[in-house]
Amino acid sequence: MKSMMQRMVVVWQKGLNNNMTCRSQSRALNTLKDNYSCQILKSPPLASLDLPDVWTHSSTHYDPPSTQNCTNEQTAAVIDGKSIAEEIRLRIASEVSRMKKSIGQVPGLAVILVGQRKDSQTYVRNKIKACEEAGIKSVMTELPDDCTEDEVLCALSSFNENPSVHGILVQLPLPQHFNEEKILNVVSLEKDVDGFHPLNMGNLAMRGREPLFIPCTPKGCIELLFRSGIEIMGKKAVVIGRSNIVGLPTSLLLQRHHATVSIVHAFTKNPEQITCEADIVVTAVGVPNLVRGSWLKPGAVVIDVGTYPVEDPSCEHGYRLIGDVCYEEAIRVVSAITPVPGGVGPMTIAMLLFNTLHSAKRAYDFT
Ligand SMILES: Nc1nc2c(c(=O)[nH]1)N[C@@H](CN(C=O)c1ccc(C(=O)N[C@@H](CCC(=O)O)C(=O)O)cc1)CN2
Repeated sequence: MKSMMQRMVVVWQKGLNNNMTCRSQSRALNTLKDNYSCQILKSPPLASLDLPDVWTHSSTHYDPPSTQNCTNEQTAAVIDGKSIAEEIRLRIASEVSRMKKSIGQVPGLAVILVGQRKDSQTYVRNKIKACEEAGIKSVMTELPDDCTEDEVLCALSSFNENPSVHGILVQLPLPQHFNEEKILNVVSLEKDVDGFHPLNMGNLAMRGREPLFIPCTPKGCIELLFRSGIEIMGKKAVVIGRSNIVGLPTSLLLQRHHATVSIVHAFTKNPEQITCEADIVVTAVGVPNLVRGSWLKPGAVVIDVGTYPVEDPSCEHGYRLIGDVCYEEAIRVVSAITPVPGGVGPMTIAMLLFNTLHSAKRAYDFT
């Protein structure tokens, strides 16, 4: 696993020395977000975003490249995902309490954890604690590394049939011998709070379709942009990484929000040149400090999903997390950035609670 990561770093670094041309083309277009200010989330439902592709003169208007220079000062606002997530979780808790008072039911989340990965154990523990704090009931099935696929499928079927379970998730990654596709296909579409079922993902990809759930981390990224007052429509966005969990659905979601999206991955030639044209950069590869200050357009917005543990005896647990972005360089170039930790991570859990509440509301027809 580690040597694979090292190989990836080498592949990624190949592009570092290429020359680049920074260009910007941005359009300030109004979004629908103000209409949704009384909802838990500020981002609107996808169906309300569907617009016909009508090309007009202004669509083809060219803005000259930005002349803004880099300074040695911090220019970036830090997007505080931890406090935004806390605010969302409080609103979810109050909705759960309203639901309980009104119909005597609360949302239920079921988690399946296979194996002994320390990071997965931490994430699952945090998810269950967050459920507790919001008044959401949670159940967990823990299975050993060497369990069979049938055991996982059996746990899934029982949660699929349990009416008090409204959300089901299988913590990823699964141990190598599992067929992840086969397992995720079995999660009931109506309880797929991770949004990883191929039908939910397919509906996210298709115009005019509404997935029942949007994957938590991508949804968290969009919510951070909305709550920070950052326009998506008409912007150039670059998503670095194309994983099924983050990169791919984030690129689809940004597209649904009318950004012009490029995807940069390990085989992309000149990733720096492509990235430095972006108004919005979302990076999710887990390669520490991949994105240098020189990759970023002055004034861009950076959402750093990467988390990579590095040894640090001065930290409480002996390690600290660093992101995909070279933070010290980026804060001197960009207009806003998420920190690691405390940026996107806490939003992933807040969105999971949101999806679980949403699922329970749908199941009980509770508005
Ligand atoms: N079934 C799923 N598996 C995985 C998902 C997912 O959404 N569904 N995403 C990631 C892991 N993940 C949730 O499962 C997750 C990652 C990070 C955080 C988080 O809060 N990070 C904190 C730091 C926490 C720490 O100190 O370790 C932060 O960035 O501030 C929450 C959830 C892969 N698997």
